[in-house]
Amino acid sequence: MINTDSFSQRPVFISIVGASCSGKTALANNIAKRFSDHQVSVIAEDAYYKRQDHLTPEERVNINYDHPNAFDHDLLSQHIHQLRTGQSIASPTYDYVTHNRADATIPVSATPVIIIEGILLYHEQALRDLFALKLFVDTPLDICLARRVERDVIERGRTVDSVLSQYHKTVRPMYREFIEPSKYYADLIVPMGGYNEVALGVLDSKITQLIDS
Ligand SMILES: Nc1ncnc2c1ncn2[C@@H]1O[C@H](COP(=O)(O)OP(=O)(O)O)[C@@H](O)[C@H]1O
Ligand SMILES: Nc1ccn([C@@H]2O[C@H](COP(=O)(O)O)[C@@H](O)[C@H]2O)c(=O)n1
Repeated sequence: MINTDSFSQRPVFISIVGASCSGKTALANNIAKRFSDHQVSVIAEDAYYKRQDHLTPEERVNINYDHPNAFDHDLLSQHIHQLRTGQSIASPTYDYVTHNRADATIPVSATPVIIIEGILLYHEQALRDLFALKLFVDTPLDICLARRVERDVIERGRTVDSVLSQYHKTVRPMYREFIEPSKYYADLIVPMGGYNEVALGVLDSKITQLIDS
């Protein structure tokens, strides 16, 4: 448990990277649940996909969303710097159905711990260097794909054919080219993701130690 009464330091930034559907969001939320309300905030890198207002819906479907160029990492870095200095941010939100940034924003305040989860957070050194603890969720790709088919059809308005076609065209190749090699930069590798109780216990202690240091 974090003692927020004595909290006057900068937030501790923790990153979680891994394949799509490896369990990054589940891990972030399960870490947050082990602390009290208002102690941990979770930000999704997906919220920082670039705006695509200038493209038609058909053109947006064909973007490579697993390439580093798809993200507005400058805005994400700017927001991290604002949070470091105690300022709140208005985090963007993303609409996977229209393949574009949504109009709504979510206020995020400078809580003691801020977790940022996403597929390509370790691509640029400048961004990597902002994290005090870098995690990588290592889940077999066949499990990730099975989860992704289910999730994208139910939650993201896709057909099974479109999920599989995108998987072969960009998701898997970009994982091999950019995401898997970035495991090298992680401080800790979490096998199987968000429901790994042993890993959650270890992370709980490490995060508490980071806050107290
Ligand atoms: N350990 C797990 N066992 C079973 N299903 C899981 C597990 N971890 C995540 N999921 C499910 O897989 C899907 C993707 O998980 P999520 O944490 O959102 O992945 P990511 O953020 O890496 O894309 C969700 O439907 C989630 O409920
Ligand atoms: N319009 C979009 C934007 C992104 N994606 C896919 O999302 C994946 C990353 O999010 P996770 O929650 O799964 O980590 C990424 O693999 C993109 O392909 C999309 O399908 N459509």
